[in-house]
Amino acid sequence: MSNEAQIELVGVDKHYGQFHALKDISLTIEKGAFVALVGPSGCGKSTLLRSLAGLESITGGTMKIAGEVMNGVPPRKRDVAMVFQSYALYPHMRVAENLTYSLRLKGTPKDQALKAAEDVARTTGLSQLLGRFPRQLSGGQRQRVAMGRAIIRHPKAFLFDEPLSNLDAALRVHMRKEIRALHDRLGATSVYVTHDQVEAMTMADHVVVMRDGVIEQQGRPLDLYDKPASRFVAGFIGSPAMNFVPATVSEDGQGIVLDLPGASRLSLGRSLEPGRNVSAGLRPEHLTVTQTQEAALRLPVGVVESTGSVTYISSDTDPEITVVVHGRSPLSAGDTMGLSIAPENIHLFDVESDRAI
Ligand SMILES: Nc1ncnc2c1ncn2[C@@H]1O[C@H](COP(=O)(O)OP(=O)(O)OP(=O)(O)O)[C@@H](O)[C@H]1O
Repeated sequence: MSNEAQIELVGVDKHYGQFHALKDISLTIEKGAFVALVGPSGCGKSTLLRSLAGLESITGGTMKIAGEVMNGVPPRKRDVAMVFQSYALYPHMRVAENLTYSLRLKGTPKDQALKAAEDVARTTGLSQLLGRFPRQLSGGQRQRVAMGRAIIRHPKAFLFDEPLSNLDAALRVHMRKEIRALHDRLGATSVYVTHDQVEAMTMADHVVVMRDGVIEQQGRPLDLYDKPASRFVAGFIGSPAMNFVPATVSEDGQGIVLDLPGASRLSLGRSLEPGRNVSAGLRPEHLTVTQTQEAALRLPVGVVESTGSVTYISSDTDPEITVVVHGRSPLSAGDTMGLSIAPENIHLFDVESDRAI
């Protein structure tokens, strides 16, 4: 299909003057894949997306779309469609005209363009809104027009730059399902930039985590969650974020253990040299509140926050440890909570390199 494309980046560099925004990025995006680029503000994800669109020129490496080298090719000749956070609709044009604008620029006859707009409007749920101006639409409807405008061009790839950032939380959840369903229906390659790891995890087949202009780790969403390669990825993927506790590997009569602050001790269930200082990563959802006598960790309770369905309990310690409990908890500030964790759920990171051990 013409709207599927493999995207291939090899050793891509981008400098803004002295500033090195993308550092030796190599990435292959399979035909029809939905790939999310995530990372904290300033990590280079928008620069990478804009470079794919041709809105930024790269300063090194090779960028291919559908096997063709794109270095130096202007945006309009790349056959990719970008969907922006700001929607970028023409305010003085009705929805139908916004949708058909690119076709009319190409010289498509009016009746054909209108027919295409009606088809796309059906796909995106805009059929009743073709006669409205953007100011007469809700945020979600505007975002659908922006997507419709991309779809009508049958591009080789869709490039999304934080398209849901302007929407409220409930609409974001709804629209992310819609975008993913559209992607599945169209079978096109999609590259989706977001700083929201939940959005990335729920929408994408493949997640690329960026940091300071490099790819820190990439893989299937749950593989990143299960096997983060570094403390950075471990802290970025998963919500609430993983707890990190300084620890020392030790040995007791039973085997290898981790000594944590406050004379707490966890069985490790794997061999590691005693005496080594590490950072232990404990996910809030992997910690279980138990009877204090049996618990490996006993911590003073700081803050208890309940949403009804889950309760977040934070310890009054430094570093703070957060636990997620299903439903409600009888604990309150000042109590002592006992915690345990299965050895296989303990992540360990090197204190120097931050890499997973
Ligand atoms: N035109 C520019 N000139 C100089 N530096 C720039 C330019 N555009 C971006 N940068 C810098 O490049 C880095 C990467 O920017 P980029 O917009 O790609 O980040 P991002 O990961 O998308 O962040 P955000 O989530 O905040 O949009 C940032 O440090 C930014 O300040």
